[in-house]
Amino acid sequence: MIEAINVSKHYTLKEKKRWFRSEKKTIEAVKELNLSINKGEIIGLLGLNGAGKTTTIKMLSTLLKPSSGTITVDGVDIETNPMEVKRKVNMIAGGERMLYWRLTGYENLIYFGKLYGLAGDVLRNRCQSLLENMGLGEAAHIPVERYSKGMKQRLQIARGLINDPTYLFLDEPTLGLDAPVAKHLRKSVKELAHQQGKGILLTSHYLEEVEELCDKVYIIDKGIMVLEDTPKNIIETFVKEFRVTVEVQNASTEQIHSVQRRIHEKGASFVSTEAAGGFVFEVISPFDATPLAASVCFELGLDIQRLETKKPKLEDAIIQMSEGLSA
Ligand SMILES: Nc1ncnc2c1ncn2[C@@H]1O[C@H](COP(=O)(O)OP(=O)(O)OP(=O)(O)O)[C@@H](O)[C@H]1O
Repeated sequence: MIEAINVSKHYTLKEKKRWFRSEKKTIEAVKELNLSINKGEIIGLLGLNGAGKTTTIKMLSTLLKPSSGTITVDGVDIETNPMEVKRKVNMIAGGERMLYWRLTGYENLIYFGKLYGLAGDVLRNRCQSLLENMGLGEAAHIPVERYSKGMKQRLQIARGLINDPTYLFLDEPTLGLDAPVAKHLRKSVKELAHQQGKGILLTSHYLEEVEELCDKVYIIDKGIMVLEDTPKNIIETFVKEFRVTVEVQNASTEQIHSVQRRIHEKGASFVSTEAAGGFVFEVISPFDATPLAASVCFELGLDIQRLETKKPKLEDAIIQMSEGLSA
């Protein structure tokens, strides 16, 4: 397990003032953060721009020293034994950073593997099998500058796996990728956690991705942890509005009035819109009104053409939550 206890990070900047004078300014990027990542688990780290996500990932992956607090990886303190920790962690960033474009995919992996002390047949075999697993077997000896975005991102994953880390940090892994490539990448992330037992920490601005992948989500705001829960619980806590759309055919005005009255009686709102050849209405309620809408139509003998429930999403919950934070 990776465990961060009361971890803070501040940056000190020199700000230029008039007449060649400068003043020191301290930015508290992360304040007394507590979090844990278990093996086999995918954790999401969310927050607005500047919330402190990258700083957190850099500290957890030994790239940055915390100003205070402790971080342990499987019980090993990252400050007292950074080399042992480095062997167990790796980071994959979205976009096209962290690769050498003039080198081939294979040469890139050989280079990064050597940084982890790998050599000889072990290194060569690992590079080859990672390239094949990522579907880059045939492109192994082509310079990276000729790779597509998706291929570069797959090579980034191979690079992040070169030391066979127990824990992986993914910073915006699907940034700028086409939908099918991003989908393939999400599948790989799930396999890494759920089949290979790696602990994964993920940051992403795509909340659908976070909802699909993450077992648990941490939300930070201005460096402070404000929430830790499963996506499902976050949605249930913050989304208090369900919407069901129903389309019926051959409904009389009287029948529609009856539907409206019954829906109001149950504490839900009713919004109607005329549609060509039918009648469409929306039920808005603090509970899932799908069974209510269906049973009311059924009792009144209405012919349902369409019944759609808008499932509340993590995105809706985060919007509700951030409105509360800024209020
Ligand atoms: N090297 C640095 N020197 C000074 N301040 C920094 C440095 N890196 C980050 N900061 C500041 O620390 C705060 C947190 O930044 P950080 O990059 O960790 O946030 P983030 O949540 O990753 O943001 P984004 O989503 O925009 O990448 C911001 O106010 C940022 O300006």
